Amino acid sequence: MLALKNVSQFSESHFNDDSLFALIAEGIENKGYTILPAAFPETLTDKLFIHQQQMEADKFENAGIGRGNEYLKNEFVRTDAISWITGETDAGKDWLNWVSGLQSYLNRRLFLGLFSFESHFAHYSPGDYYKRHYDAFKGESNRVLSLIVYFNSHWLASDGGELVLYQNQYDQVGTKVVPLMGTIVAFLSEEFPHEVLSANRNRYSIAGWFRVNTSVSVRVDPPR
Ligand SMILES: O=C(O)CCC(=O)C(=O)O
Ligand SMILES: [Fe+2]
Repeated sequence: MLALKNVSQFSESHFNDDSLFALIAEGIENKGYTILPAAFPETLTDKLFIHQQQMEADKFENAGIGRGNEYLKNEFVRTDAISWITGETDAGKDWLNWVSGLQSYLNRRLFLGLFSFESHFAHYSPGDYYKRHYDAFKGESNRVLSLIVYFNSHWLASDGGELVLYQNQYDQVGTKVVPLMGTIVAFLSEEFPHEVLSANRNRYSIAGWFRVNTSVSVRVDPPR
């Protein structure tokens, strides 16, 4: 991480939360997505990394597509293991606090009407993948913004495991994101198909989604 910070203009020392939130907002406003290497606050990165490493294997459940009644294990689409973040742990609380700051900022700046947030730790073992998909479908979901942070130090190009973010349904090339420690990715959930390529080492991350409140969809949700 130190080596990376030396070559990055986004090291934590250069901005506080608000300037980081501003960068995220700017990308979303201009392009619909933002990719910021080594941007996530360092103390929080360390805390979440340590927490994820310490979680016992039995806290993980096999990842499924959808939740509740729709909860299905589908190895054809994804093979990672996930653990939902409930805010019961210190690290989880700190993460949700940071997210809540981002949520207020985005609602103030972009009037996105973000209402709630759900997220999970994800662990892709060597060979795991998540095939090309959308996080939300137009008119079918209230997920509006996807947010991902990575916790992998010293990731090499030869390790694979990139997130590939496609511009639209026709894009077959995409933009590859290396899942390096502290990298933040956010994108409009309905706009960008994406996939996770298989890696040859363990790959750790948090993925989360902001939702709008569909029960009051006739008015703009108040910022929280
Ligand atoms: O881990 C990533 O890079 C993306 C994960 C993802 O697309 C998802 O969980 O929906
Ligand atoms: Fe996704």
